[in-house]
Amino acid sequence: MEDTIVHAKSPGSALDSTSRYAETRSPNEDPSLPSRLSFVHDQSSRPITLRFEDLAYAIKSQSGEDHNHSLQNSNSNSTRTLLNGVSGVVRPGEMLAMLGPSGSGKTTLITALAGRLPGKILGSITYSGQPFTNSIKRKTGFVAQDDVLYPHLTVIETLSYAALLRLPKNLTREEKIQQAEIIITELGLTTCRDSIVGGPLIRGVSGGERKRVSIGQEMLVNPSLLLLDEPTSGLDSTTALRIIATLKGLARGGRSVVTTIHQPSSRLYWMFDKVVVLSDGCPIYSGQTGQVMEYFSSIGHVPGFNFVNPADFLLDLANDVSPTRNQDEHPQDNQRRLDSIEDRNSIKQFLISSYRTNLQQLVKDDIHQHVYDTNPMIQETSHTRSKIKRILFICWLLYSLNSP
Ligand SMILES: Nc1ncnc2c1ncn2[C@@H]1O[C@H](COP(=O)(O)OP(=O)(O)OP(=O)(O)O)[C@@H](O)[C@H]1O
Repeated sequence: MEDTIVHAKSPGSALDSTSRYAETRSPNEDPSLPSRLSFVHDQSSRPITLRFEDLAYAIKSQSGEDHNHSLQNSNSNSTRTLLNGVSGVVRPGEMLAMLGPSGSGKTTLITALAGRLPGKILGSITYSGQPFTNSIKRKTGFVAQDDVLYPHLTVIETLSYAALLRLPKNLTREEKIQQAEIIITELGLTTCRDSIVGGPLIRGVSGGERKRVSIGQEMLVNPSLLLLDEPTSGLDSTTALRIIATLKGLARGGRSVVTTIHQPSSRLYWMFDKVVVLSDGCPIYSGQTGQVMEYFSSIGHVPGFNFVNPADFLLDLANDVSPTRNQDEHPQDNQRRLDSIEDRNSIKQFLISSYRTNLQQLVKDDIHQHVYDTNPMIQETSHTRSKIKRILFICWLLYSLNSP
């Protein structure tokens, strides 16, 4: 098990809006995982800032559905709320993880952000200030949990056809196929390069390999916004780390990356810049990954151990289980406390209301802050351009004043 040391910081400072967005890079970032994709370190020329605010989504539920979920059925007996008051922002250069227990609404949220959720979504989702349009769709890559691939094509055929169909016309056929080959190496698909992809009725590559082919298809087109539902499920930890490192490379090149993720190791967790934690469709945290422990300790939830994977800690909390343990408490008493439905519901209610009281407004302030709309390198370029413009204007003014 990979663990990381939790450095307790002063309670309350997580709520300080000026410090919240200070750079908090992972202590475990692994620069030894370089990417060979030719575009990975290129700048995205069309950066997208994704903002979502107060998202709420409900579906009509069948009568007789589980009514123990009081939160989910709070509106009426015939509707079920899948998302409630979810907000966040992902800027170019950032990678955001959505964490939460199974059924907490991660897929619903990422599908909404990809513009593919049917029905009415309350709240707002904007892409650099614009609504979802065909142009945004072209700049967005979406890897669904259940991917659709042609079962009879081999891995190299699938990626080569995708490259030939989707890469720009200014690349030659050979260059496009070379990109497909690079993707195969990058995603560790060399051994199954010539195997058929397969499907429910035809045996083909493994589930994890299929997932990597789907990711590769979207990576090929170099999207400005990349949304992935469970890109690491079914993968061993080294492959998972490699995929997330590749996604991080894409983000660092000025793209915005959002992914749902199940049970990441602490090493994976620290590779993300931001995290949204959902419990029954409600956020209990949205913000920088590096400030999670600080925030929860400020509201009285400190892990019972000195060494803890923050993702495990968050999933325990989102599952209504407080991993907080009194030093003197007997393990059996602790288990009894965790099993108590009353305690568990009150933990969930407390975390949801704490988010609303302490974090919601800060998240909204961050959403409406426009200073980080482009990545630093792009900002630098535009600063240089405006400086040149100013100098030219002064030269022109001096010339006009001096000319007869
Ligand atoms: N169309 C639908 N009809 C009925 N229930 C739905 C529908 N879509 C989602 N749900 C329910 O909404 C809840 C959230 O689903 P969602 O797939 O978003 O969860 P998740 O966090 O992605 O779960 P997992 O990690 O298991 O994939 C689940 O309880 C699911 O059963």
